[in-house]
Amino acid sequence: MSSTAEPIIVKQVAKSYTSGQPVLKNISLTLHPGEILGLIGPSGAGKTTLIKAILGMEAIDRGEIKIFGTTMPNRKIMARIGYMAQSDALYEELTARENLQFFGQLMAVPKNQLEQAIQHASAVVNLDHVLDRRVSAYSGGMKRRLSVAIALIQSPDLLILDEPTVGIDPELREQIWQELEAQKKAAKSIIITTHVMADAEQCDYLMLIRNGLAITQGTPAALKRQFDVTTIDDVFLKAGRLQDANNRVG
Ligand SMILES: Nc1ncnc2c1ncn2[C@@H]1O[C@H](COP(=O)(O)OP(=O)(O)OP(=O)(O)O)[C@@H](O)[C@H]1O
Repeated sequence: MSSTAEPIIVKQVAKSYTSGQPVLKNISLTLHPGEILGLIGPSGAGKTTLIKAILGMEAIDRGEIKIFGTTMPNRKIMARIGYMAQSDALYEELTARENLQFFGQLMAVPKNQLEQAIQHASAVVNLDHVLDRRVSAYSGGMKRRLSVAIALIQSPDLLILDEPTVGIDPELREQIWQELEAQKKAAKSIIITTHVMADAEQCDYLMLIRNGLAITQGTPAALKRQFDVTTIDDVFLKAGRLQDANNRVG
């Protein structure tokens, strides 16, 4: 049954955009229930493309992607996913509350639970006191936080967050992480992309993507041990140098 299947299985996925170079070369990953998986890598590495491929928003050239056992794209499965894109998809002329109401209804949150869901999601990102302000008057960071709240609104089984902590101050970042931990405890599964190394440290499992390839993966602790370094930044630097050296040899 799909409800018991792994939240995400990606097998040997490759993709090129029409014009050019392959963006994803041969990516495989599995997200287990109750796990927080972090995708890290330099700008242009292919993280967002992978996220969009997982969601069925970008066609792949090769490989297989399943969410809860179902090949994407699939509308029914989308209802179980809270997705936060890299660029905010908000209605600027509406208030934050109206945005949350709109997306809550779109995600079929039961009417009698919607107000409570809005309260909870907006409190997580500290916007509960400015819900009736128009989004056009929000700062960039506030818009990011509202996007996080929208992804949380239907209490999804799977959260897919593309750079959720960009422009968010450390205190609030901690608050968002507390919510992610709470979601995880409730057996929800989460995949995030991030450039913030503090985020990477808090993930259960990391995949480092560079030039469309997963150059290394493992738990943060195992990766630091493997590369004999103390930070994920250094893991990344060492793994990158290794990839370059291998390419020169090859
Ligand atoms: N729609 C598109 N058409 C053509 N090329 C694209 C398209 N979207 C992304 N690319 C290219 O694919 C590559 C990977 O982009 P992607 O957005 O997946 O990287 P990323 O790892 O998410 O980067 P960032 O951390 O900056 O968000 C880049 O070279 C980018 O220019």
